[in-house]
Amino acid sequence: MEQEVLKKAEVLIEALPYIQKFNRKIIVVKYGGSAMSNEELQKNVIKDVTLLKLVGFKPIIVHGGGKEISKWSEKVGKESKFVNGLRVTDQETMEIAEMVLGKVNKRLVSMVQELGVSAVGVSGKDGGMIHVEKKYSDGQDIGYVGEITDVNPKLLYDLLEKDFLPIVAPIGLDDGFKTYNINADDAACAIAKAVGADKLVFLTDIEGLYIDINDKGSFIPRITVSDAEELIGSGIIGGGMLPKLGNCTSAVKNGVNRVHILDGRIPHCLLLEIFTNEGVGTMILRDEDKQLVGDI
Ligand SMILES: Nc1ncnc2c1ncn2[C@@H]1O[C@H](COP(=O)(O)OP(=O)(O)O)[C@@H](O)[C@H]1O
Ligand SMILES: CC(=O)N[C@@H](CCC(=O)OP(=O)(O)O)C(=O)O
Repeated sequence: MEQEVLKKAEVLIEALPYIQKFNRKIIVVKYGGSAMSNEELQKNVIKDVTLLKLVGFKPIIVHGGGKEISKWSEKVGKESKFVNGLRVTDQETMEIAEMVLGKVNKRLVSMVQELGVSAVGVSGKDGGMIHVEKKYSDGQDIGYVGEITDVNPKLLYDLLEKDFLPIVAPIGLDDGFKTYNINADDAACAIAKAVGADKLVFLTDIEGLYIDINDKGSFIPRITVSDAEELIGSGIIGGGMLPKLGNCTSAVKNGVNRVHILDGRIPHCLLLEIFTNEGVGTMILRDEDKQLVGDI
């Protein structure tokens, strides 16, 4: 019994330098994909982010909800089509996506509120936050899919300053104030860069980055931007990991200190990454930080 209590104290002591280091620092958490599918996991993620807020960090959640958009599209008899991982978004699909992302956004707000922290749910339209232009995929017209051209962080700064936890849905406006659907990874990366986040964390459905996805021994716990870019160029990385890794390197090159790809299926992976010496998942860091030990 005494041993157990001591262990708990040790865990808290281990967390101390991390709490000090990240005090008042902005951490952007991209939450979506399969990591969002299960209610129990959702509760754990929200608990973790809320705890980060309560110990003095400034988290921002940027969420996806692609699976739910597909589910609701199917309910109205619309088949979901993707080109290079991006949803082909006609006018009707845009309306469905906006409704569904709004619903997901407010569900996350309720969950945070329930834990005693004040959250504000917005989309990239609010406060003129996310400005886009129409995106083409390999020259192909994919409808109302937005390429982010600019992020105005003022609303986020104001919310953080007033101690709210911002929760952002990946929707933006173009020059003509038309609504666009944005890949949530792109939105999280652009927001992390614009607010000068110290950390950007992608919660996904795999342990992290592998050189060869079929070889568990090829797991990469940490990688520099140059090495990651080499991997991207090599053509080994596939699926959704390819644009995700591109967003990771872009964030680090634009001032985000550390980017992490974590397995959102592992309960409390966020806490394990941030508060323990070992860390979990894959960390992407600047070339000059290659020799640094740990995450401090
Ligand atoms: N080398 C690789 N390492 C890790 N994951 C990879 C790799 N190559 C392809 N993938 C795929 O990328 C997926 C994660 O990207 P994605 O599906 O876009 O995530 P999410 O929807 O959670 O944002 C993994 O489930 C995996 O199947
Ligand atoms: C243009 C585009 O593809 N937008 C995405 C937005 C949601 C998203 O990215 O959700 P996940 O992170 O859960 O996949 C979509 O419509 O599915």
